[in-house]
Amino acid sequence: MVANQPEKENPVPAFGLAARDQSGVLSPFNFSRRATGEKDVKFKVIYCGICHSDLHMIKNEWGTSTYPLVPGHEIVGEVTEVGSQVEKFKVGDRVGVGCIVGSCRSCDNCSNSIENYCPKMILTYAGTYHDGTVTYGGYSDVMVCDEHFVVRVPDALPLDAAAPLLCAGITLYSPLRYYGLDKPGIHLGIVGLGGLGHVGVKFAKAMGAKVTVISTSPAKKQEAIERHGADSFLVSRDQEQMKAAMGTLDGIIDTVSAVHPIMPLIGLLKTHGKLVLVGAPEKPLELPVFPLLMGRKIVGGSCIGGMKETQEMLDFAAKHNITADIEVISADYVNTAMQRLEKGDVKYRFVIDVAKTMQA
Ligand SMILES: NC(=O)c1ccc[n+]([C@@H]2O[C@H](COP(=O)([O-])OP(=O)(O)OC[C@H]3O[C@@H](n4cnc5c(N)ncnc54)[C@H](O)[C@@H]3O)[C@@H](O)[C@H]2O)c1
Ligand SMILES: [Zn+2]
Repeated sequence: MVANQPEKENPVPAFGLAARDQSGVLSPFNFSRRATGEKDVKFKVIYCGICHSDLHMIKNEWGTSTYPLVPGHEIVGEVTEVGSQVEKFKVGDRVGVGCIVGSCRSCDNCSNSIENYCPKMILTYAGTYHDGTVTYGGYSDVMVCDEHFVVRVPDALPLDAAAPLLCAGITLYSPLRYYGLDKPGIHLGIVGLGGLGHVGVKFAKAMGAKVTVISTSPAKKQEAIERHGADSFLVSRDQEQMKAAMGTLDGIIDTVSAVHPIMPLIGLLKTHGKLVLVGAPEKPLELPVFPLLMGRKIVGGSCIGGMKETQEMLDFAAKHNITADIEVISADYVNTAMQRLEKGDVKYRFVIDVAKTMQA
């Protein structure tokens, strides 16, 4: 087998930050990207958000990482070149790429615009592209991507605060729609007020839901209500509060990144209530069956969204003025940012200023 030579396997020089092993420490990395193909869009990366999945992945917490690993799937930038067959984009356009850069384009899921559930879906990083090369993410200066997996960032959205919508935004928007939790009058719970959770509150409010944030940190109450627009707040460790709220929610979206009990959450649901898991803890959760039977309740999951829905989400965000609350950082701060993210010390998403600070 030919040794993997990231710097030489493709013609376009690229520079980014890579983890080399499961210590997860990110360091400068020279690699390369393919030449712009007929259907490809090449763009200069301007900002990239830091998702908790990046943290799981640099440390190989899900057991699927390959190294060197360039994370980043909340990527926004400006188009610098398009292939001869590209129809949707031109040089200068503001674009984004999220968690996927490829799929088979012919299975039932792809035909139904849910490429995110295609068995051959190709992740933006630590995946294997059609040509056999490793995919590298957006903690890097340049991206080349098939136009089908590129979305347009509406002019009304600032690029930096829109970047997290490419993953966090669609991950909350899609289950709200699919599980019918997008209707006025719905009472929705959102568990975990982190990167995903805080944009979830904004989308759900814009759809007309009544939103209760459920969190372990009482300190987040004021911000949840005053800054993000939640209607109420429950401290999940407070037995009295949780008991008083039993049977009040139509649905819950659980964004928690670590193992936690779901029994108390199921108790908060009304009859026929739905608990949707989007957080991805590294170990399985315990599933109590009786509380589900008693009330015909549902536990489901959801993973990002398809390309059509991702564009729809961005257009919805532009219309309703929804962006993430961000802390913009320079590339050399990224290891500190990861440590802070691990402790939940971020309001509410780190975004790397790639254009200004990622230099070879
Ligand atoms: N399903 C998907 O498509 C999808 C997409 C993106 C991210 N994710 C996953 O969702 C999770 C959240 O991502 P994020 O970027 O919002 O992370 P984040 O770190 O910004 O937020 C996670 C939230 O969970 C809380 N939390 C952590 N441990 C907890 C515990 N033991 N009990 C209660 N609360 C706890 C934190 O305080 C924080 O508010 C991660 O596991 C990530 O990998 C899934
Ligand atoms: Zn993500």
